[in-house]
Amino acid sequence: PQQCDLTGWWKNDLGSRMQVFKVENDGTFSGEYHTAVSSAMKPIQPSPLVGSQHLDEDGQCTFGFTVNWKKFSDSTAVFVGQCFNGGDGKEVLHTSWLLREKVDAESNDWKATRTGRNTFARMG
Ligand SMILES: O=C(CCCC[C@@H]1SC[C@@H]2NC(=O)N[C@@H]21)Nc1ccc([N+](=O)[O-])cc1
Repeated sequence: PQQCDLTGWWKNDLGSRMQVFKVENDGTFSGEYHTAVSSAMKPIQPSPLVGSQHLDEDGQCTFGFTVNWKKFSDSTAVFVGQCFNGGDGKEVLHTSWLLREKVDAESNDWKATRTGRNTFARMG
């Protein structure tokens, strides 16, 4: 089975785009995340991501990455997922995420984390 290499451009079901730069030999990678959506007031700048993927010999790799959103009230998203070879030979990433937004009081900590799922397909 084909080794899943995350390098390149991906687009998810929300229209967000992710560029993964080179994946190192130890599976670590970095890139940029261009979110199409935000509950913040201002438009979001592309933000850095860092992560790592398993490179076991049988492909179908699991991975995780963290996005730190820049240039406005700070928040962090972590994604975990797995790469699959869709039946049509196209690679797809199925992910779950946690989004932590900064809250101003500890008493609001309970409402600071959202969760969801995203599916990514290769662009182009
Ligand atoms: O909105 C943000 C940062 C952008 C989060 C985008 C999320 S990540 C999981 C999901 N998958 C995507 O492709 N995009 C969404 N931060 C934020 C939001 C609200 C406030 N706030 O103060 O209300 C502060 C920061």
